[in-house]
Amino acid sequence: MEQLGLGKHDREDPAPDHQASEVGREKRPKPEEEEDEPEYIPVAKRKEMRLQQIRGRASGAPIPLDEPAKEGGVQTLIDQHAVMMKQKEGKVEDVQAELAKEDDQILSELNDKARPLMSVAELAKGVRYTEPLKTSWRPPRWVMDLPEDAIRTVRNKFHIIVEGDNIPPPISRFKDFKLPAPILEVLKLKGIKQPTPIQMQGLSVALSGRDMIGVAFTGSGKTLVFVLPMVVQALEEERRLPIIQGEGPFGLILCPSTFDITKTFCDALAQQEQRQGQEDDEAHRILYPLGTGQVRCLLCMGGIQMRDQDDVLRRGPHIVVATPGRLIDMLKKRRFTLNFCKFVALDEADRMIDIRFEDEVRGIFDFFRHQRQTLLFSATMPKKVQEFAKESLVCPIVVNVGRAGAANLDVIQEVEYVKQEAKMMYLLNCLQKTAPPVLIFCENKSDVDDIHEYLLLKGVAAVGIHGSKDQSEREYAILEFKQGRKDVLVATDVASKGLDFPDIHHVINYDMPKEIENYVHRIGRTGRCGKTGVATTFINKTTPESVLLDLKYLLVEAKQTVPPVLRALPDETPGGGCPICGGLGHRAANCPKLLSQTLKSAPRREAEMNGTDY
Ligand SMILES: Nc1ncnc2c1ncn2[C@@H]1O[C@H](COP(=O)(O)OP(=O)(O)OP(=O)(O)O)[C@@H](O)[C@H]1O
Repeated sequence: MEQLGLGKHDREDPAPDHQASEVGREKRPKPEEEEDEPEYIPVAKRKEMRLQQIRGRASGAPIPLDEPAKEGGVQTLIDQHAVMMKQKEGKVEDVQAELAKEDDQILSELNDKARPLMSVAELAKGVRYTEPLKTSWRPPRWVMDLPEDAIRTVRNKFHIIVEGDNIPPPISRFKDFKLPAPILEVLKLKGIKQPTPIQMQGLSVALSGRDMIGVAFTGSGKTLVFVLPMVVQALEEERRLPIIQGEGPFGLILCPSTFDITKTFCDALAQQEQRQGQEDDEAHRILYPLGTGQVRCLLCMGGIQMRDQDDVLRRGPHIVVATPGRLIDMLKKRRFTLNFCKFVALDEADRMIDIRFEDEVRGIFDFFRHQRQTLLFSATMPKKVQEFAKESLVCPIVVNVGRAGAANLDVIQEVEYVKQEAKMMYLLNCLQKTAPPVLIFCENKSDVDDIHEYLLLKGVAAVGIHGSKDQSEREYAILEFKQGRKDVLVATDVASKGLDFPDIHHVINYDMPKEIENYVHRIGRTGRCGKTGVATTFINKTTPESVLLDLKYLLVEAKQTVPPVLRALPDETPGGGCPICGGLGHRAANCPKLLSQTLKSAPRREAEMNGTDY
């Protein structure tokens, strides 16, 4: 394998501090002159206090906002004592049950606040759809005739877990999904021969018209599970009654990175149509007297010139692939409507529908006029968030391949303790691990700039993206990296969201993200569809202990090497994982995601109450 071309003089080797045993616990002695001043409460401590308040609310105990936090995982000393006694008596299950109850309380409080995926009108009128939408698709007869045992064997073999009523069987060959020939050709051209487990089960569920929650690890092929049924159903609709100006879309995908693949399938169908037209295929015209058989696809995202897509807008798009913000903007301007939209797919759905339930996503559902088939996908959708999502769907089927939030097993995860000041130089060593392309993630924009500059100085072909770069800089960087002219892309999470980079060999986390879900999504940029990738994560004493615990248990679950610094952390796995973010190292009451949401929404709630802008 080709290595990055770094000169010998560049290979400084600041040894990472493997010896460090304490993570983030260093205390500065208090200078004497400060003694009479009011005690400074560090941000971490303040956050902890805030969490305790949330916990207090969840357990029903009214705690004033300025009351200091109580230590430990229970509310009062009496409770604490009771738990300790039970532990002493060996009633660990009781303690676990109590903690699980606490998780449930917090979650139900959150779910009460969240609004389901329905329009205001539907909610106001109490509209509840009870029957799934009908499609003409059926599994082949021989598949339908398979005994339950045979179906169960297939699911077991591929670790597919399903929940719901009347679940269609999994299908293990693309040709048995009765897909149009041009679609099968595209799959073949892309080297996609056999469906992955999520595709085997998910495609038959989605093609049958059923609402679905699909959870499978990053890179497992979820995209085709919503793109193929959407294209096929749009084609069928078009052939029955063509979409004309002012109509459409038929389907909506909230995930802009899937535009290219969706368009590839649409173009393949259009080309076949053209061929058939040229051959003056009489039989074809008799079969489909009305439809053109063309499926048009529109991309709506920031920075995209709608002028370039005028033709599609004028003729009516069948499928819109969008980011929520830009979509709302287009809907408000009435460039198109969702009056005919029957199909909606949300990728990374948990981020859109849980406590983070962004106003924009909720707003989109207000534009629907009819029942639609809803497909929700994610690599990280904890069980309890799935429960909430299910309430918004019609007789949904949940398809799980592996634990929600689990890391992709094709990624070799390496975690290294590197002192803050040594990180930049140590990057060069890390870049030697694999051939390019390499993706470096940072939490801060300034780090992106610093690393970018440093790598350029060291002769590494690197580009950088973050939220403060303008559109043309961003586009240039992405294109250079995608086309292989640059070896390294340095990015923040936000800037890289929704971008699809095939064949990344190595993901480097310059810092550990605050939420373990982000970590799972970041490292999931490599190791895609069966190929092995490497992920290196830098940690040090600035990394919060709670996320280190999540990381530790994630590594254990994925059978990866756990470095000594993580092994030294307390060994008390809290059971099935946090119901809010899926992290294995903490419970709901200590969830960093819950904390960041609470802190984020506090000013908004205050602004709403005061009637001021947020
Ligand atoms: N059945 C298949 N066989 C081989 N390759 C496939 C198959 N299905 C998809 N792929 C390829 O695998 C890669 C990952 O697929 P995809 O983007 O759908 O994963 P994903 O589960 O959506 O990941 P993420 O959660 O990160 O978005 C893509 O490059 C895709 O072309």
